[in-house]
Amino acid sequence: MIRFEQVGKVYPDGTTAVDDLSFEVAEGELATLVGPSGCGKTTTMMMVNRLIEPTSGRILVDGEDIARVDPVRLRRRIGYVIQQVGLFPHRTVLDNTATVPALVGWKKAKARARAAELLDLVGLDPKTYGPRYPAQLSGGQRQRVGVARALAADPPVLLMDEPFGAVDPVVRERLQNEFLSLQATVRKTVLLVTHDIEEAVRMGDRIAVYGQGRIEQFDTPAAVLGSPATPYVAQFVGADRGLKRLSVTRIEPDDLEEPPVARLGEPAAAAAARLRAQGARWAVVLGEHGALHGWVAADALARADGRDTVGEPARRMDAWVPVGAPLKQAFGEMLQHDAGWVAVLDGPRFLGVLTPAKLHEALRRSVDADARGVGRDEVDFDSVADA
Ligand SMILES: Nc1ncnc2c1ncn2[C@@H]1O[C@H](COP(=O)(O)OP(=O)(O)OP(=O)(O)O)[C@@H](O)[C@H]1O
Repeated sequence: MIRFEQVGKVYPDGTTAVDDLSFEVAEGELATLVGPSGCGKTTTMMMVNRLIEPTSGRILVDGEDIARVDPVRLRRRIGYVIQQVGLFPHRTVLDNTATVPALVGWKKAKARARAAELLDLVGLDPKTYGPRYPAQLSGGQRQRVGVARALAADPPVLLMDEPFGAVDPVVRERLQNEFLSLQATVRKTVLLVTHDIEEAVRMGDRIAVYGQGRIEQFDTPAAVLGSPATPYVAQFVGADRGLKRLSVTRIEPDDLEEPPVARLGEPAAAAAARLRAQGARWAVVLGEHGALHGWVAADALARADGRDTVGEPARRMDAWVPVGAPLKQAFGEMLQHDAGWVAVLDGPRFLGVLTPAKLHEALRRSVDADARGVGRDEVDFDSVADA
């Protein structure tokens, strides 16, 4: 856990970088610090590993006042990922990753084994990439090595300063997603600095929105988007925060419609009769083990030859998302496949479908669930419906 108690930093030239900061990041929580250039995010972060010393207040890590901890020892408990990555150019990727374990006195073989494990975890095959030098990697791969290196000694705390800043938007989104699934397993206490509100919203369990040298709001992404605490925050998160909410609202089983289902191998006539009885115009078609195959229209089933199975008139459908995915992903799938619905799966199991109407409802649910209650008129639903 990281706790700031009335922390201030005035640089020797008189610049007040941060003033009276008090907030707490819980164990296993990922907090993003977001704000415009020069607002004090990096200063905040670098005070945690004592690369910068505060001029007032104190910072506790796991209940311990870090001013009393030897900075070198402190830094070994805190992973640090920066935009330029800072890999040693003349060391292999494997040795770069093993740096901290080696520093804290692990035997070479153990440090390397751990490094290989970490490279694997961040999606780099240690056999292929371990022996390479940093210059022989892409920007995104270097960034992953940076994350692997920071995690290698299994520090409870991770500081990340614009960790995905140096790569193009597509790679960036992939790295963000990879990091999130990694974080779901390793559950570090993370402070992540970014100037990008989209990134802050996507990554953070909570977001600290910085004004000049102070935090204007520290809350969940849904609350920051739904009820900005100050006009400054409202302006910073942008007028399209209704749309941004799509990224933070997750699909729940209750959001789904359960359309009629037909099995790939069942006789078309039987399925046609069932749909007719239900007054349904189409059905989702499931293949082996309940896996999504596609859909079939009721009239296509009715026209099918007596010997046909559902498979003959069925059409393929690839628009699906896992349950728990953000609404934005479902919306993206609908647009990409030009579909009126997306299937929602739990592992391979078909749960139901999300339609635009249900998507809209889910968005309202998220607004209603907002602890502090948000006026509906504050969220621009029309821009969602029109988009
Ligand atoms: N060594 C220093 N001496 C004097 N002022 C400094 C020093 N380092 C930073 N500052 C100032 O402190 C303020 C906060 O800087 P900081 O780097 O923490 O901001 P930031 O939010 O991380 O900005 P950016 O997003 O541009 O990196 C800025 O006004 C900056 O100019």
